[in-house]
Amino acid sequence: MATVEASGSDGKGQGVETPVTYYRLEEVAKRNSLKEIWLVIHGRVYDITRFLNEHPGGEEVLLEQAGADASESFEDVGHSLDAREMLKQYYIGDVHPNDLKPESDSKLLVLLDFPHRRRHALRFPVPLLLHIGKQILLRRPW
Ligand code: HEM
Repeated sequence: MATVEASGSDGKGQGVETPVTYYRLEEVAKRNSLKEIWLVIHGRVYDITRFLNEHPGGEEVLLEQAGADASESFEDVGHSLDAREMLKQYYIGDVHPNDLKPESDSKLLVLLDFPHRRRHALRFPVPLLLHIGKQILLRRPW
């Protein structure tokens, strides 16, 4: 049974409070049959029971992800913006903060961190190459 444990804001700074329902992953995992099917995409919980027959990609792929985190497979397919808009119709709440896995965001963090990593990757070899070059020049026999 889901419980309303916290509230969020509408993000417009107008202080309109929207209740958020949090679900534990073990609760989501139970909804894995044709009778009731939930899945998680990017920390949000969707009840897609009534969408099963309408999914353009077929119901089989959804059943494979039933009760689980489908973020990766959802992204792998490269769903359109329309498909992302459709998600809203099936949204029922968020994954409970205690069940959020940091690694689910790790791909994004790596992407965001890319320029930083690239700077470091370049910084190391340049002085090293200069040093090696200097050593070679100093030891040249001519
Ligand atoms: C509630 C979640 C989902 C929604 C609202 C949704 C919606 C859609 C829509 C609208 C399309 C048509 C193509 C597009 O507009 O991108 C589509 C295609 C497809 N979807 Fe989903 N989808 C969902 C979840 C998933 C998941 C979890 C998978 C897992 C693999 C999946 C696999 C596919 C596949 C294989 C296609 C066919 C792609 C193609 O023919 O090119 N979908 N989906």
